Amino acid sequence: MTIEFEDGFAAEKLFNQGYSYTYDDVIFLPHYIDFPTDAVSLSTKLSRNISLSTPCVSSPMDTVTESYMATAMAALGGMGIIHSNTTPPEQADAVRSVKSRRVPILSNPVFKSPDSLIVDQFDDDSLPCVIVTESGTATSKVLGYVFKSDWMSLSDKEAKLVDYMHTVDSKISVPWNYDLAQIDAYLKQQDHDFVLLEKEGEVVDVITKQEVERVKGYPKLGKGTVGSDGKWMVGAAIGTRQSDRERLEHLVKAGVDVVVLDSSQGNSIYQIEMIKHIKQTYPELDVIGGNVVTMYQTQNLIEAGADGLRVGMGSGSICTTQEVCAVGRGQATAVYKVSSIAARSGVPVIADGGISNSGHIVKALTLGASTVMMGSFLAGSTEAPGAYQYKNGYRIKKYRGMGSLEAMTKGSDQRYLGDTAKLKIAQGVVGAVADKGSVLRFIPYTMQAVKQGFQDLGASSLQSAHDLLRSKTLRLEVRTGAAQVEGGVHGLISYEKKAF
Ligand SMILES: NC(=O)C1=CN([C@@H]2O[C@H](COP(=O)(O)OP(=O)(O)OC[C@H]3O[C@@H](n4cnc5c(N)ncnc54)[C@H](O)[C@@H]3O)[C@@H](O)[C@H]2O)C=CC1
Ligand SMILES: O=c1[nH]c(=O)c2[nH+]cn([C@@H]3O[C@H](COP(=O)(O)O)[C@@H](O)[C@H]3O)c2[nH]1
Ligand SMILES: [K+]
Repeated sequence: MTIEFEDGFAAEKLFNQGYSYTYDDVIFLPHYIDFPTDAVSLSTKLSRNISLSTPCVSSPMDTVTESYMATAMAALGGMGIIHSNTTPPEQADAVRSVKSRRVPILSNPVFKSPDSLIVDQFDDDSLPCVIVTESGTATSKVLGYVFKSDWMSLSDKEAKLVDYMHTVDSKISVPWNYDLAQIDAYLKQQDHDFVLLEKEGEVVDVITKQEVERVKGYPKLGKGTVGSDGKWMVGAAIGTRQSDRERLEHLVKAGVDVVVLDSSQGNSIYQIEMIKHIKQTYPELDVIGGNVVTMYQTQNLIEAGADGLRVGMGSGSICTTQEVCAVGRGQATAVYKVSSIAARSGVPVIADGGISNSGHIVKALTLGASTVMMGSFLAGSTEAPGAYQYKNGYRIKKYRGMGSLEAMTKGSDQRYLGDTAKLKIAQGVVGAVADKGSVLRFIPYTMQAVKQGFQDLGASSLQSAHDLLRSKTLRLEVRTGAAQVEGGVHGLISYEKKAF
């Protein structure tokens, strides 16, 4: 006997009532489980031609994604988008750096000639050692090395490197594309403390035993996001100015796999012309347009040729766009609306901004997105740019909006060069986030939590979640203020929140 009843709302009905809902406003009703958590696959598409095994993308912000973050995201099966708040050659170098290794470790070694002195260079916390080569560049013969500890214990800081460096008498390099297991085996076999990664006669990086041990302690990595060239895939952000066409040339030469047109309001004549230019000049290159939050914006960018779309206006943790400009949309509504149109053309959607827990990721992916893009969620990690600082007893990293006055002023005034006569208005803030450790550790745990959410919904893949959404099998409700309080921890005098 089948009983006819109606419980909860279909997304189509819920999101057509004139409210702008964000992730916390809505809740899914659980469905039926007939598979284990491990049967859930989160593999997905970033854009028409790029597949990922993990639906995570790091945001093109100068406190989130440079080469270190991008290598880690690729190693996790996601993707990093290198920010454009640098000169075009610097941004292209960051792309090359990602493509010149197959381990999520990056020590950015400094090269010196035998006659040089190191004055204070080791003050920078991130520099573990200096490599001494014949000419002092990465492309000449390696003669020796000096560790930070060697230099720190030196009484005469004016001594030449040649006088106290460790000389290299045997080969201490491996090919650039060795993976972690191969490097580990080599270090053990040779009993070395470190090894150089070498590519076409150039030292690309120094990998220490300590770093290999650190990464081995994290959840096991899969194959990662590797392109047909056998290299890690990486994206880069560009703008829509004339000068960005030149920037794009640098990036394409460096081997960039996808470009993201980085704008708060993507539905503009500038972006449409840029998409057309890219599709005409580099037909093989995927281009992601955005940001968009409405069906109309979506339709325009898809017609122009976008291979993927980035969704979110004002939803980011550092964003003030909705306050300053009075435009934007609640992120849950935006993701649902944009995805429902984009799906008709098979264009994948990136839910960008507003992610602060695994539940938000489940909501974004179930409401139609194919990936999530994160800023604040990643900015406190080991792999984010910048050094840790201490503030009020917390270990923190700086995190700032790309539309903050500080970010706009930093070098990247190019974006606004033509507008020097105009008054500059910030649409973002400068802040800080807490230390979260390595993304190599917390992203796998976060993805496990997302898989549990999918299991509760009865969805074993992103496609099946989207099918449940569109067939109206997936039911939702809006949470009242009290329901949101109830859904969180409440009624305790104190507690510690530890997810894994
Ligand atoms: N997702 C979000 O809610 C927001 C994100 N942001 C971030 O801040 C950064 C800056 O964003 P936007 O200010 O939107 O950058 P944008 O480069 O799109 O726009 C800056 C200004 O330049 C103008 N412009 C762009 N191309 C032009 C061309 N070819 N000719 C003449 N004028 C042109 C735009 O109309 C706008 O007035 C980006 O990284 C963006 O992701 C900023 C605000 C909101
Ligand atoms: O209004 C804004 N002013 C800004 O200065 C700004 N900078 C970044 N973004 C956007 O925020 C996203 C990251 O958001 P989360 O920290 O919430 O992940 C990013 O991915 C961007 O879409 C900005 N939005
Ligand atoms: K905001």
